[in-house]
Amino acid sequence: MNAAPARMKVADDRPLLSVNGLKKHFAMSKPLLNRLIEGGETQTVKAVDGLDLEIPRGQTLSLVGESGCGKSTVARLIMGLSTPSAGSIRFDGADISQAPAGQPAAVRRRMQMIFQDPYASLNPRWRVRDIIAEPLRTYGLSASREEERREVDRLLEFVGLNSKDGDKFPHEFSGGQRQRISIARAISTKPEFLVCDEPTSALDVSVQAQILNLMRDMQRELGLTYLFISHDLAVVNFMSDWIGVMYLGRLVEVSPAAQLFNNPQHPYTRLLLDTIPDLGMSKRDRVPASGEVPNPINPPSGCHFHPRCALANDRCRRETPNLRVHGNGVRVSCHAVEEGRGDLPAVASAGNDHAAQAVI
Ligand SMILES: Nc1ncnc2c1ncn2[C@@H]1O[C@H](COP(=O)(O)OP(=O)(O)OP(=O)(O)O)[C@@H](O)[C@H]1O
Repeated sequence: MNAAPARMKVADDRPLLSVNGLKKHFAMSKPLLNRLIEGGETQTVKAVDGLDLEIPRGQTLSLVGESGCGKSTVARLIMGLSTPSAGSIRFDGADISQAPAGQPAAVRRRMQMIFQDPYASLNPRWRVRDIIAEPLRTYGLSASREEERREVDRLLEFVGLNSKDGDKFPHEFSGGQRQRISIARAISTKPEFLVCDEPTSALDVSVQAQILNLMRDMQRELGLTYLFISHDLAVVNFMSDWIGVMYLGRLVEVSPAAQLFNNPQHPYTRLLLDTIPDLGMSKRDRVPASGEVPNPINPPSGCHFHPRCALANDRCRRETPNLRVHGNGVRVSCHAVEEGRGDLPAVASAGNDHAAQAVI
């Protein structure tokens, strides 16, 4: 696979989606032992803790980061499946952060989601034709049953299936075919924006490539804008124009994709890139940070990444860094980078190799 191709030109240069100061805090009951030691009944998980990002029309922004950093929570907030604790989400200029969750509003028709597990997201008792037609019915998009039938046939063929497949049930298909059905359903309302949460991670590698190619072709043909979520940096490299790196509910780096792979800035981004398979041991030895993701209930002070960071000093332990413009469209939240002490020559020189390794 090659890196993401040039996108088609769009007339409107305002971002389709913009998120400002987005937070989602979950209150959870404390285990008995913690109640006895610390007092209090509840503790807070700051799943998303002040997120700012924009996605230009017709482009893809991917969120990456280790498990539990808040990627899926961001996706759910944007889709209105969960209400933010604070902050705003604007879609095509309109604030949608307080729209009632799960209700079909005009703007919701324009935003759809593709999930990781195509089997769980398809009703096993429904024929594929009804699964794909349901959003058309919800939004009253077909004038008659005949028109609906023609549209479902068209969608099935568009995603690489046969119109006869509409009469079958989900269990009669392979994983890749089921994901094609999910995609047909997602695009049935003619959305402009798709949130894709790990859409290929449950699929075999060969099938993954087919689905990613379909998604990229769809983007070009339909002018779609994507928020893409994946653990797999090779997949992210293939799909993205922009990449946002999350750590414990915050963005630590947002960058054009090629820039991120060739010249990663934040120490955590460099650590993530080092996880790309097949890097030689000599480069692994140069990793500037290590260790596990801390407990999100009690995150480290200052920069959340400081306990794992070779560049951390007192300021990093004390003061939360802000996402600052670093040049070339790159924004980084790191005191060391800001103070010009972020250079680790051995790691920086490994950047080009990372980009090469990430192409699958
Ligand atoms: N409904 C909830 N109640 C309490 N905590 C939650 C809830 N949903 C998510 N969390 C917590 O919020 C944090 C972020 O979770 P989230 O699923 O968004 O992370 P993620 O980056 O998508 O992880 P993964 O890659 O494993 O899906 C985690 O600590 C998770 O346990």
